[in-house]
Amino acid sequence: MYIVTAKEMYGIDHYTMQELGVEGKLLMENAGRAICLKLENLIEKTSRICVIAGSGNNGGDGFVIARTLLNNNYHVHVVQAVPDEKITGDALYHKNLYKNCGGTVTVIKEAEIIRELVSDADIIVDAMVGIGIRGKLREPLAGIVRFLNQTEKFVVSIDIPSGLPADEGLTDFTAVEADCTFIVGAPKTSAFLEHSASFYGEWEMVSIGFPPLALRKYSKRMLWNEGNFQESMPKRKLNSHKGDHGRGLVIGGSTEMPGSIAMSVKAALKAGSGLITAATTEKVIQMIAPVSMESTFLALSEKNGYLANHTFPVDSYDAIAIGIGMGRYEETRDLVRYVLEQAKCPVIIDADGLYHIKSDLSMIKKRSDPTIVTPHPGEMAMLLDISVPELLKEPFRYAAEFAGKYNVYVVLKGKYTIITAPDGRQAVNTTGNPGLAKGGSGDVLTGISLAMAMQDQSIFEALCNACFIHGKSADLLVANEHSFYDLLASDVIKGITDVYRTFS
Ligand SMILES: NC(=O)C1=CN([C@@H]2O[C@H](COP(=O)(O)OP(=O)(O)OC[C@H]3O[C@@H](n4cnc5c(N)ncnc54)[C@H](O)[C@@H]3O)[C@@H](O)[C@H]2O)[C@@H](O)CC1
Ligand SMILES: Nc1ncnc2c1ncn2[C@@H]1O[C@H](COP(=O)(O)OP(=O)(O)O)[C@@H](O)[C@H]1O
Ligand SMILES: [K+]
Repeated sequence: MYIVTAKEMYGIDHYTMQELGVEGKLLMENAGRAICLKLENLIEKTSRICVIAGSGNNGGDGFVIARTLLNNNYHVHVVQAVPDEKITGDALYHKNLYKNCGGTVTVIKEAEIIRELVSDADIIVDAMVGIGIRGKLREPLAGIVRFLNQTEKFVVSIDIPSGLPADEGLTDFTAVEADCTFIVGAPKTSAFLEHSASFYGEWEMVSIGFPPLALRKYSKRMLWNEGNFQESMPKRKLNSHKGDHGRGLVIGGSTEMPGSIAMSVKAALKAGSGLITAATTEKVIQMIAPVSMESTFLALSEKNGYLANHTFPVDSYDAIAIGIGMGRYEETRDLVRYVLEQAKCPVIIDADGLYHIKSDLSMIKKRSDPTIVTPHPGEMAMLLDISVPELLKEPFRYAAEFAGKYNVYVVLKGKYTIITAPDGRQAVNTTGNPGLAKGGSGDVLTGISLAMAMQDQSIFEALCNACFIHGKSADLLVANEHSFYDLLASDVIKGITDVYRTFS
C-alpha cells in the first residue's frame, strides 16, 4: 500500500484522468460507492445519517455517499456548510444526482445551527474538506469541527478528518477527531505522524480505480504489511547449512551494560542467523557467556570497563552490528571508525555507536558497502542537531535528507517506524505496541536487523522485515499471554518463533 502527500495524490488523480481517460465524476462515484459498502457494515438499517458537505471534491464524495445511502433506503440528510455557488464541477454534478433522487439539503452559514441539525442523527459523515485544505480551517467549518469534537455522536471522516493537513510540517490546526476515517485511494502521510495520526481514529483505505503504475510513478513511500513480509522473506532450502544463513558480528557492551549485547546476539540467532560472534570486553564475555550459549566470543581491549581501540580482522563476516551498550567513551570512537573503514559488508550502527559517528559523519559517507543507522527520535535529533519536536514535525523529510546526504539506510524508530533507503524510498512499519517502550527493545531490533541483512533479500527489504518481525512479535505476545506493562525485550526474542510460525 502506497503512502502519499497531497501533491502526489493530485498527480495520481491527474494521471488517471488525463493519461488513462477515467473521468473525475467516475472516480468520485467509485469513492462514494466504495465507502458506502464499508459504511453499511458499521451502521444499522434504521440509523439516521447526516452528511456535512463542503465545497470541493471532498463534499462531492459526500453527495455520492448521501445518494447511495438514500437509494438503499437509509434516512439521510445533507448539511451543506458552504453557499450554493461554491459547489461546482463534479461535486455539483453529484449534488444534482442526489437531489434528483429526492435528497434534501440544508445550506448553513453559521456553525451554531449545526447542533440543531444533527440533533437526531446517529452518524455524522464529515465530507467538509479533504486534501485540498489550505491553512487553518475558516468559519463556519472551524465552528462545526469544534462542535463535532465535543459531541458523543459517531463521526466518520471521508478521506481525511476535515482540517487535518495531508502532509507533514504543520502542527497548528483545527481538525475533526474522527471515530473512523475511510481514506480514498492511498493513505496520506499525516496518518503516520505522532501529532496527527490519532485524528483519523480507526482507518481503512478504499480503492477507487487508481492503477498501480500511477501510484508507483508518484509515490516512493509505502506501508509495509504482512503481504510485503510474506512476499519478500526468503524461504529456507531444506539442504541449507549454517554458512548459508549468515555469519554476523555484534560489537558492543561494557561492564555497565552487559545485557544489551547479549540480547542483540540472542535476537540475531533467533531471527535466523547461521553464526553470531559477540565482540566485547573479557569481563562482559564472562558475564554473558552463560546466557549466550549459541554464540562465539571475541575479546577486545578495554579501558575502565569500556571497549578501547583495537584492530582485528573484520573481513570474514557477512554483516556487523556495532554500538549496543558500548558507552560514549572517547577511546571507543576509534574502534567504531576502524570497523567502519575496514568492514566490507553491511554495518548497522545503533545506540552509543550513533554518538560516536556524530563528530565525523564522513565515516559513514565514505563507505562503499551498505551502512544502516537505527536511531530513536532522540538519537536522530542529535545526529541532525535539531530538537525532537522539530524532527517529529517532518520525520519523513529529515530521514530522507539524512539518508541521501550520507548514503545510509535510516531506521527511524517509533510508534510508526520509518525505514529510508539512500535513494529516497521509504516504508512505514506499524507493527508494535507500547509494550516495546522499554529498555532493551532497540537491542532486540538491532539483532533481528543483523539477521535479516544476511538473508537473501535487499537491505531495504531486510530492514522493513526486521521492523515487521520485531513489532509483530510484541503484538502477538500482547494479544495472547502478555500485557503492555509486563512485556520484556527478552519476551520479544522468544516471540519471534510465533511470527515465523504464523506468517512464513
Ligand atoms: N478525481 C477527484 O476529483 C477525486 C477527488 N476525491 C476527493 O476530493 C478531495 C480533494 O478535493 P479538492 O481538491 O476539491 O479539495 P477539498 O474538497 O479537500 O477542499 C477544497 C475546498 O475546501 C475549501 N478550503 C480549503 N482550505 C480551507 C480552509 N482553510 N477553510 C475552509 N475551507 C477551505 C476550498 O475553498 C475548496 O473549495 C479528496 O480529499 C477526496 O475526498 C476523491 O473522490 C478521489 C477522486
Ligand atoms: N509505543 C510504541 N509502539 C510501537 N513500537 C514502539 C513503541 N515504543 C517503542 N517502540 C519500538 O521499540 C523499539 C525501542 O527502541 P529504542 O528506543 O532504541 O529502545 P532501547 O534503546 O531502550 O532498547 C523501537 O523499535 C520502537 O519502534
Ligand atoms: K473530510
